[in-house]
Amino acid sequence: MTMPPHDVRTLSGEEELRAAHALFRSCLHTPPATDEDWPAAYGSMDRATVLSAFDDSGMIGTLTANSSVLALPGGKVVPMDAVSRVGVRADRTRRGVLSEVMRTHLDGTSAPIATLRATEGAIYRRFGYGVATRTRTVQIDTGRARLHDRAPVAGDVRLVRDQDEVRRLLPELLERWGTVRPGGIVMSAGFWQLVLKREGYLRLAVHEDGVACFKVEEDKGGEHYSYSMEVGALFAATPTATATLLKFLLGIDLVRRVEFVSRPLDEEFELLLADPRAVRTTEIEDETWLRLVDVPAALAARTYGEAEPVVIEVVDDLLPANRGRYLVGPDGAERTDRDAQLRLGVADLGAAYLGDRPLSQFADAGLVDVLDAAALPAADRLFRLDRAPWCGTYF
Ligand SMILES: CC(=O)SCCNC(=O)CCNC(=O)[C@H](O)C(C)(C)COP(=O)(O)OP(=O)(O)OC[C@H]1O[C@@H](n2cnc3c(N)ncnc32)[C@H](O)[C@@H]1OP(=O)(O)O
Repeated sequence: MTMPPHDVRTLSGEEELRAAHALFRSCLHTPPATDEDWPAAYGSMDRATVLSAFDDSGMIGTLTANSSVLALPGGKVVPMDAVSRVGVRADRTRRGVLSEVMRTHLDGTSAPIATLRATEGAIYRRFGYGVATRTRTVQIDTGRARLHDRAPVAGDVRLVRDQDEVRRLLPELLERWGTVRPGGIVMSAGFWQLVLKREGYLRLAVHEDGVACFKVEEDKGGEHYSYSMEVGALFAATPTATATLLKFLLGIDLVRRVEFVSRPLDEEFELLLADPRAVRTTEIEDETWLRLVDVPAALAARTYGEAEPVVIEVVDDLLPANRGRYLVGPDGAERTDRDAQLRLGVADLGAAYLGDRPLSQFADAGLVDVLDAAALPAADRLFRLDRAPWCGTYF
């Protein structure tokens, strides 16, 4: 890899971190953090490495890599960089600054996988990121929403409203249940304190196998005492926890509408209600963009379904060490000299890695070279999951 023409380096010290934070915010057309807000923003960097690019005029681009973990198919949890706060000063865009910062990050990280949330869909594919999980946002009209009689409701739900207790419990509970599905991650306690400061009065509904975090606001211009609820997080380790938390949230008085933000695509809400049309999907979005930084390590870390092994050739323009052929089968994945049966780019392998879509869909879209037709259905069975992968944490 060639050396960048700009000085790109890891920042140290609070002053530099504050400058990078302000630069990123200006890229999102937001003023710098005030003195009152800064401590929480600084605290959210408790597991972060911040890279910035400089030229004669000072700091011109920045990227934050939060040291996190990612849950994989099969249950293993591996180190992962949650990349955020990416921005290039508006008078220095489209000159390769982001490309340099990205390369520096990918060259320097020890995490086998990086993920991010994209502001725009056209930016990150060139750096080897593909869409690996998707979400839907749903609204439920509480007037119509009643769980049917056989819904698996059991166990108590405890409402936590004391804000000190919320601050103490939230990171701990999300660490426990945030990785229930492949695609789940764990963010630091400092990150959650920033979220809590930003979001205001949040409450928790805690079941023995799950948690929901929600806020309620009065409807503007509506009838008196009419409220809407936003459920920003709901993690449940069992179907019973999902049903019980759902019943609790839908039953809170004076709330006319509940919005569940960024849910898994295959969640069973419609099946739990007597009237499935009480659930309205308002948005389906890409969620996790995933980059396999160390392809051999990442392929070896997840498990696979039952099928004939297949040989996949990986194309990676940015990280040549990843290039080559891999034998992927029920027993795992490793490099091989055998002839390739399927060939694809690292961004599409990243997109298929957690099982969000079968490889045959990528082939249908012209994104996989199928050199041996029998390998495609086998690859679908190998990469397939019973449940949609999902993260549920916006960082
Ligand atoms: C994970 C997150 O934090 S997401 C937040 C991302 N940040 C933002 O959206 C803030 C506003 N935007 C920005 O700060 C900048 O425009 C960035 C960071 C998106 C891009 O930075 P730049 O330094 O301009 O990118 P760079 O010059 O390296 O571009 C590399 C390539 O990507 C393309 N590209 C960059 N940004 C975009 C975009 N928004 N849309 C389409 N193409 C883009 C460039 O045209 C270039 O293409 P080429 O290699 O074919 O010439």
